[in-house]
Amino acid sequence: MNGAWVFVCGPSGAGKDSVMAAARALLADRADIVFARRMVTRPPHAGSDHDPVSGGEFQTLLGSGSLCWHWWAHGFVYGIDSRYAQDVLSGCLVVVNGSRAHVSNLPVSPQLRVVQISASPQQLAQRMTQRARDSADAVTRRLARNADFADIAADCHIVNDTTLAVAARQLADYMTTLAVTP
Ligand SMILES: Nc1ncnc2c1ncn2[C@@H]1O[C@H](COP(=O)(O)OP(=O)(O)O)[C@@H](O)[C@H]1O
Ligand SMILES: O=P(O)(O)OC[C@H]1O[C@H](OP(=O)(O)OP(=O)(O)O)[C@H](O)[C@@H]1O
Repeated sequence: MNGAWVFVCGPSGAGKDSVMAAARALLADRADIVFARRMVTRPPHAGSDHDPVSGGEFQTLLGSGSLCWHWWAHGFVYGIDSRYAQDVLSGCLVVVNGSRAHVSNLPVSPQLRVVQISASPQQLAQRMTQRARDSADAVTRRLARNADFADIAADCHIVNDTTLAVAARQLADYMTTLAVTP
């Protein structure tokens, strides 16, 4: 198997973090499928699975070449530790909760796959409200931002509009299929 990055993208509230966590549990016996942690310049919150870093810490990480990917969105900076690039070189599939804007600007490559997770606008709004991480204004801005990404090119599209288990199975199946694709 050749290593690759799998960027999981989609609107806020679609269920990226939740689907990835559930798929990770389904794939717990697969050492060749790695779920990357994200560093974000945002305080910790129960509704977000990331490693918080300060703006200063982020600059230091960036300056020392410790990040293999980074992007800006929603007033934050997001980064992925360079050690995951080594996993890809070793033949692993590394799954990243990524940004639609960032992925749209990357060159097409067999080492890069995009999974889009979506849900209805009503579900997005309801889930973001229920998660209670972002202010009402921020939720409105995040919903409005979706108009910019109506048509992102994805290798796999998961509509997370029923149970989490269904969507997680779809992501796990996509990953296991990809792992055997030459
Ligand atoms: N299939 C689902 N059914 C019901 N609630 C869901 C489902 N998927 C995710 N959620 C909930 O929606 C909220 C947003 O999910 P999250 O994984 O944080 O989305 P994202 O990372 O895409 O912003 C969370 O409260 C999560 O528990
Ligand atoms: O360019 P976009 O596709 O809009 O995405 C920008 C960033 O926002 C999301 O993370 P974040 O944890 O801030 O939000 P989310 O979990 O609500 O999607 C997503 O994972 C990206 O890292």
